[in-house]
Amino acid sequence: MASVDRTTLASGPAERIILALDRGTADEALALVAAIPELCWVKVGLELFTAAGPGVVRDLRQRGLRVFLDLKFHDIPATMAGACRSAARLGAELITVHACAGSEALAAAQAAAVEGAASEGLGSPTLLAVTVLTSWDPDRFHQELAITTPLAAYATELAAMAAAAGLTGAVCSPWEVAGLRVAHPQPFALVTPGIRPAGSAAADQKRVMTPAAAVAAGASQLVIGRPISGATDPAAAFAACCAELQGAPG
Ligand SMILES: O=c1ccn([C@@H]2O[C@H](COP(=O)(O)O)[C@@H](O)[C@H]2O)c(=O)[nH]1
Repeated sequence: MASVDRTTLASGPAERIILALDRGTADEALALVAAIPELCWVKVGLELFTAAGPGVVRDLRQRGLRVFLDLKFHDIPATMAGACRSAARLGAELITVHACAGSEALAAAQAAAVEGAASEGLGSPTLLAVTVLTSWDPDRFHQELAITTPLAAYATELAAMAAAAGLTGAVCSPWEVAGLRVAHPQPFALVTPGIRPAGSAAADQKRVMTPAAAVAAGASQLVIGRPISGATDPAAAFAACCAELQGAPG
């Protein structure tokens, strides 16, 4: 196990970057985090959690990392509540739920997460309401989902509903973050995936921005995966993202 005190190493820009560990095995994920000692936050998503199970969250926490559990729960209220209670008991500090599940489910999830964390003597996690996935191209979003509300307005409505249900954060693309920040000042968390340093491939992401531009627009934290994890030198790629954020406001 890496004997690195990440709480003293990680400060400023490093705390704003959440590395997406989209890996097939726990060993691969742990090797990646070991290569980046300044790393503070990691995101465990569907791929890694399905392959490795909850033990990987405990392993990452044992290494001093803060965990964003991004399983994007979307179900009936009782199931959402149970899932969020379990996620909070694991020690995840950020947990995603789909805003589309509705206010009753979001409120139940929020209450259960607080209760689950308290039962383990942990601080309450922040539930993040996923608004509109960053992989949606606006035209396809309207055509395929038959939603006529402009995408940004739709995201605004979902975030407002989540906030009214008691959530204190949302996931949105960097394109919507400035508008959402007006409606939801700090400390409301606005976490943005769809981050692409200049010159990196967008791949399946459609609504993207550079790290500096996303923070300038109002993002509190950035999720970055492939531009770092797929780099020849992930530590250097992480350091370059941190350098880009040096001196950023907020
Ligand atoms: O709207 C969303 C919500 C979540 N994600 C997740 O973020 C990372 C992004 O990875 P990249 O490699 O930087 O594209 C990934 O784990 C997604 O599941 C998102 O992209 N968009």
